[in-house]
Amino acid sequence: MSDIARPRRSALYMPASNAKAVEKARTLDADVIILDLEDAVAPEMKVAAREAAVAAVKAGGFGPREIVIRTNGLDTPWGADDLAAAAEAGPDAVLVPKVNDAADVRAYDAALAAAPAHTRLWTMIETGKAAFHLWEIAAASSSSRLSAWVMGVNDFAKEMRARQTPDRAPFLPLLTLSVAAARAHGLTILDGVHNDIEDLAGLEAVCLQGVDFGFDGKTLIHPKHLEICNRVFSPSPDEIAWSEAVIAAFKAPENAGKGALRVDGKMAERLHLAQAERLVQVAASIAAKVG
Ligand SMILES: CC(C)(COP(=O)(O)OP(=O)(O)OC[C@H]1O[C@@H](n2cnc3c(N)ncnc32)[C@H](O)[C@@H]1OP(=O)(O)O)[C@@H](O)C(=O)NCCC(=O)NCCSC(=O)C[C@H](O)C(=O)O
Ligand SMILES: [Mg+2]
Repeated sequence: MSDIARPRRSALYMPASNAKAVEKARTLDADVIILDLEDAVAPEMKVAAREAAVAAVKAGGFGPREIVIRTNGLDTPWGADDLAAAAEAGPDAVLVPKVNDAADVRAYDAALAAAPAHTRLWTMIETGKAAFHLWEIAAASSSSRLSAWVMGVNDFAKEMRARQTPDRAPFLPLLTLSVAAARAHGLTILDGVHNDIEDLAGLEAVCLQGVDFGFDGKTLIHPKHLEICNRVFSPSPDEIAWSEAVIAAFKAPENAGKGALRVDGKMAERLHLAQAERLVQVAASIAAKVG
């Protein structure tokens, strides 16, 4: 499966120290599992969580789910050992927190030098400094393992002293600019978590908002959020039908050499063709996963 068509609708965090949750993850309908060593793990559990994350990656059994280890920062007592252990375990990706600039990306990339080639670097975007270095952080992907960003709205809100309002108004500029910078450099980008476990209507609204922004998917903190998130971030039957019609229209001999067409009453240009091809690929990847 090409990386661009890989479904990353839902990425479920869990404390790596929670053996029951990690076991459960092997059966949950999440596209990505994030074994957390950072904020979800108390200081006295950090070493045990690291060992559990490494053991889980080595044991496998996660099927099609991508496995990601989120480490502590290199500026903490645990970061360097977390990164060394994660590099040795070789998950699909290592997610690192509180990256501020391109120098941070280079430092984390260097810390993963011994990791297998398939292990990618993902970074959290969650600091005020990062907000002013989005372009250079994304550009660092050309000379590093960096392939995805994850929004950390909780940490950003904490730094800003902002309120997490239902419409997420305080974060809209950061979310828009982050998607723009990520897209410009071909990165996957996942939205932040919805903290209210029981507020499924609010979750659905922010998932829809995330789709509108262009996020590939959303990070989650509870299995209850998986169904809504997967549904909202999947291409809808209408979108698939429109995309197939656009692809067919551009293939038709009578449209050879044309740049703009009328498809089902709407204009379709070659830029829509590219979008349609990607959407159909994502839909096929999701169908293959379910089937
Ligand atoms: C938030 C929780 C602590 C709530 O836990 P709890 O009240 O115990 O949950 P439930 O009783 O409802 O659990 C029901 C069953 O589901 C399993 N479960 C719960 N959560 C998870 C999970 N995340 N992954 C897998 N399985 C989960 C329970 O084990 C129960 O199973 P069973 O007994 O068999 O029925 C808890 O949900 C939790 O720890 N969530 C993850 C917290 C986390 O990882 N936080 C860090 C990431 S968020 C963040 O830092 C974002 C970013 O950095 C930012 O700045 O924004
Ligand atoms: Mg955070």
